[in-house]
Amino acid sequence: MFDHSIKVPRLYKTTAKIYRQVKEGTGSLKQLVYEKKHPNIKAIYALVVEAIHRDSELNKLIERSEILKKEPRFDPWLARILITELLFGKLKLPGESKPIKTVLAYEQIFKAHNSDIVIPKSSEVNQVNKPRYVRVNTLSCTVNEAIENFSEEGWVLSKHLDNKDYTGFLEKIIQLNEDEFIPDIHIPNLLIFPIKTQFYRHPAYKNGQIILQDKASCLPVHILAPPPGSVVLDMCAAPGMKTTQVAAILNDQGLVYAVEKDERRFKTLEKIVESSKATCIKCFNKDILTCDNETFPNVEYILVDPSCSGSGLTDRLTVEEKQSQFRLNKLAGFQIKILRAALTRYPNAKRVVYSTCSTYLEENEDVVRQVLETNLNFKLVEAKQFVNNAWLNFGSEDFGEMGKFCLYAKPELDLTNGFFVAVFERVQEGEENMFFNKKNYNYKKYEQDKKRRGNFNDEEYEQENTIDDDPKTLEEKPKRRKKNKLISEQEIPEENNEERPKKKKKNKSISKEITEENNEIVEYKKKKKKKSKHLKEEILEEKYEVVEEIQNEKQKILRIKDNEQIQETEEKHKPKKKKSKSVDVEETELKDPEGPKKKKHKKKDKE
Ligand SMILES: C[S@@+](CC[C@H](N)C(=O)[O-])C[C@H]1O[C@@H](n2cnc3c(N)ncnc32)[C@H](O)[C@@H]1O
Repeated sequence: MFDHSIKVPRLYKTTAKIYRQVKEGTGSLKQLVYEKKHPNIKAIYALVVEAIHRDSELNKLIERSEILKKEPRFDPWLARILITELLFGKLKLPGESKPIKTVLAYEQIFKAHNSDIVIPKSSEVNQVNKPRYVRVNTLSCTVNEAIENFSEEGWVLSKHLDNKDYTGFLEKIIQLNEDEFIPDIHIPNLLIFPIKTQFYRHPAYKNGQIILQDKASCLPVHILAPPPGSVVLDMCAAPGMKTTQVAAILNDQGLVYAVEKDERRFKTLEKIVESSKATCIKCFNKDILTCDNETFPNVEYILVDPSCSGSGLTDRLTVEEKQSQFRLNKLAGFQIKILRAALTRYPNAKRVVYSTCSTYLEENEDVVRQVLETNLNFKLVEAKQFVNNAWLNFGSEDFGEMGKFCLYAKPELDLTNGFFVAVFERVQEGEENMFFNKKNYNYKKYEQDKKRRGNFNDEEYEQENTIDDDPKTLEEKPKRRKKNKLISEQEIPEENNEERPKKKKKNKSISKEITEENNEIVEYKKKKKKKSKHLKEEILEEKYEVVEEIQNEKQKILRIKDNEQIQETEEKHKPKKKKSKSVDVEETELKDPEGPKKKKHKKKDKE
């Protein structure tokens, strides 16, 4: 029996109402959530966004479970919100109200039905339905030219005129039609396309006119904002996404020192710089910690985008295991050292931007705190002023005022990778670093939390911080270094992630290819037993899945060919009969496994 006096929590009632109005087009999410000043704005916003994202999964769940047929008086909007919370949100529902008990009663049914529908909660697997971000390489073509070209291909330009209305803008992105694209309101050369749009075969991508770069990864350079003619130092440059963005902002006027320590990644950097057509970039295969003003004179703007845990990356192929405190301390030690070098070794530096694709305070606010504590020459400035003062996520309140100055991009709200950005500027006469010598913030809570978390051990912390503060020691321990390979060091430019390996061996017979690929797969599967979780192996896994798929296709083609031969033989006995139409079709498929070509102006690569 239900106790009807128990009400469903207000949060869900309000969210369901807003969700209905948004879906029925009677109000914008921003107006509804923000202007009516609901308490718990963030939770409502996140839940509505998640429900909108999960539209098709929710439809299937509701249809298969028949919950609304069996419970005809159940408000369908509330049902959808509660199911979203239970399956993709908090994974639980509070209280004893009738709607909540009803949804809970169906939990097992949903789970039974959803194994082929439901993917885990987005924030848990770091996979968010991100739109496709396309940065126009303005050294190759103007934004207007790019927009014209896309329009000619059938894409419809959408616009959002109010640059301060960030939430309204996010809502527009979520609701982009499949043929629509929209310019970003923060990054001037960034265009946004619907989720899963792919461009890796697009001529503009191939000829370097567009670069596939996540919006969050564009923020640091946008905020660094060096004017044309400046001297810029990119301390950790490979693969070069931000280096080439700097060159574009400079309009190729000035000088960019792009420094990369890793030899292999340095080669990638050189390639990407070359394809960008920038001439103002000079690449150096060096350890930035061995460099200073003599190595790179007159540097005015510095980008510090060091190796990090990469916990904010949404394109990770697996759920990353929780980082150990030990490893985070080690990374933080290195990050502090590199940021300190930026703030102390270049006397002409005016602005320094520190960024990571990590969501851990240890690599973000706490690095900023430790560096600021001891620096009299630089101050932290508010990052939000560089994004039209229209932003949603900032640093942790555990760091007091300091946290508010920093900026986060959060996958579930900003629809980007997770990113952190802090901006430093040289103090002018009469100014001071307000956070010098532990002033103006209290991070005791953070320290307490840190100690409470898992495997924290003070001794280990001390030891690791002193040894690994110097990254040279990492090199002296090759085995451990390999084990702890930093994910973001393996960052592959996004465009490469898209490319699926496909082999072209025109002159070999198909069956020979199959045998070779079979051997590769058998070899690989042997290795796979070792269950390594490293990214490279995961990429290999994808590759071999694709190879297996191709192989299946080829076997199909062989079967078809066999059939053709049989048919041909049969046809010999039926003179004058026309060649079978299906053979023509299959021959086309053989030439072009993607099937017939689309119209010239509708060349949209979609997954
Ligand atoms: C997060 S990635 C940089 C991504 C790059 N900024 C981009 O947008 O494409 C960090 C890079 O710093 C490099 N690195 C690490 N330590 C370094 C050092 N001491 N000197 C120079 N580069 C270093 C790593 O090899 C890695 O390529």
